[in-house]
Amino acid sequence: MASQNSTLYVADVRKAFGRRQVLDRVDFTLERGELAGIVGENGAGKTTLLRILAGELKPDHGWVIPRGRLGYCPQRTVLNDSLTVAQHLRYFQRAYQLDDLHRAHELVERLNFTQYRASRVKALSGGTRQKLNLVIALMHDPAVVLLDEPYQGFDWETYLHFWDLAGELRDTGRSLLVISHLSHDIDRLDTGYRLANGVVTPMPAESDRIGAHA
Ligand SMILES: Nc1ncnc2c1ncn2[C@@H]1O[C@H](COP(=O)(O)OP(=O)(O)OP(=O)(O)O)[C@@H](O)[C@H]1O
Repeated sequence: MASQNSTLYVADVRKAFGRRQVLDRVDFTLERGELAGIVGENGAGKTTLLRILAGELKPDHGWVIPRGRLGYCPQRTVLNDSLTVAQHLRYFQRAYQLDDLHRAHELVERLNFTQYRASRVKALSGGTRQKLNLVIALMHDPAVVLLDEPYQGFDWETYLHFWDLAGELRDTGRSLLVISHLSHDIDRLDTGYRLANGVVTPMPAESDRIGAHA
């Protein structure tokens, strides 16, 4: 059952696509100030699970109970090619009903793409699009952050900035769930889970951590 401190309670979540039972019985909780991650092979169901947690996809069965605002960074960027970075920020300012864009601009600086504020999305590189996708997930300071391979296309330095940022959010009491298929991300997490055969299980000891493809 959800503890006083839990910000996301997930119980007995199941999802099938046709005859393929992608999620069989998924249970876990995310605590306040926890940086958790889920790894799994391609096709294991990680994105399906995150879409359900974000409320984008309905499970066949089960409960997902978030406490506080959600931030969701989907694997595929949901951006409008003909709008600029600044226009996206203003659009989401209204959607999130934010008084100002202070936090958004701070994140843009942090991820080092201030110079693209006036650029249209269609002119951005994949990595810069992904940076914008991440800013949109974080600019309203959500209590629970769901991130689906959020650093795809990032160069190494930006990848490290991402993990610094994730650690800071955790240290200020936010809860984060990061989907990854990189086994070397596991050591950056407070809690690592593996999704396999439709079930989420805590990661075994370091010596047994094999199978997730780097
Ligand atoms: N909308 C859908 N309709 C039918 N099948 C789907 C749908 N979405 C996902 N699937 C199937 O569910 C399974 C899990 O897909 P999912 O994208 O969740 O895996 P994943 O672990 O995120 O994979 P990857 O690491 O490649 O991103 C796959 O077999 C996929 O083909």
